[in-house]
Amino acid sequence: MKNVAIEMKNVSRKFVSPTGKITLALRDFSLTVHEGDFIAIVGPTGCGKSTTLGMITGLNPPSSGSVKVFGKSVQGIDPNIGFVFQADAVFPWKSVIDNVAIGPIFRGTDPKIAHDMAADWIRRVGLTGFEHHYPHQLSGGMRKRVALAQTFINEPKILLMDEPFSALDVQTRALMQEELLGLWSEKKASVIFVTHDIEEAIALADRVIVLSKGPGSVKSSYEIPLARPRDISEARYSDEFVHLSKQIWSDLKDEVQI
Ligand SMILES: Nc1ncnc2c1ncn2[C@@H]1O[C@H](COP(=O)(O)OP(=O)(O)OP(=O)(O)O)[C@@H](O)[C@H]1O
Repeated sequence: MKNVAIEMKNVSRKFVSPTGKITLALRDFSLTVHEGDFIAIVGPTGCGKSTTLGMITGLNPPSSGSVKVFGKSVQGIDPNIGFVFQADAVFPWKSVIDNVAIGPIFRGTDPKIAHDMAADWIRRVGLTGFEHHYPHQLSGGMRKRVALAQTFINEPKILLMDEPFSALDVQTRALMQEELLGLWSEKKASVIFVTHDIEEAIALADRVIVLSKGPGSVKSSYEIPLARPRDISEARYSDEFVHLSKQIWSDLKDEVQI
């Protein structure tokens, strides 16, 4: 049995606005993620998906319930956790290689070694030749590759991804999904991937969690039995994939109806 990486038990999260308005973002939310699991979370807008990730990072403590990472209550930022968000988190004034090397340098690695490590990760994400370009000289997909290299170089044990590919065009997005699975399969971090796209969730994950509309709680959970390593472009057209998409959409559509 694999070890538990993330455990959220009966978590609720309330926000109070400056005018005193109370929003209950999550209610009685429980989730267990084992080492090496790839979990996708889908749910209607405002149901608490980003709030969930924020609680795992320690940026956003729960109002009640418990959040544990590798068996310990979350207290502050954990260096085992990497993030990739929708917006590019690259530094515009730094070159690609300096952006990718920043994590190891920050942790005290000799800059020469950090740059060698960065060059290797730049090769792995297919950006060799662009080491000395700046982010504004790259396409959206290339910037996302820089963000992946910048995250994977730190070898996070947990990877939290909040709609990381949603700003990309359909083709680049499909390529990035394949690349993410390739990178993930080497080290098998535990991943929580938030998306609005049901097909993206099924294509990537071992398990897809559907959240109810806010205050969010787990509405349903689907094991994804597609084989690994996964050829997403093939798997998308299988009967199994289409059947799962229909089931998950039928759950989700009740939550998004206005
Ligand atoms: N800092 C905050 N202060 C007040 N309310 C907040 C705060 N952060 C989130 N909320 C509220 O909590 C609820 C959940 O927000 P959250 O961003 O987690 O949803 P989400 O599912 O990620 O949404 P989306 O899919 O639109 O990104 C929303 O009603 C939001 O307005």
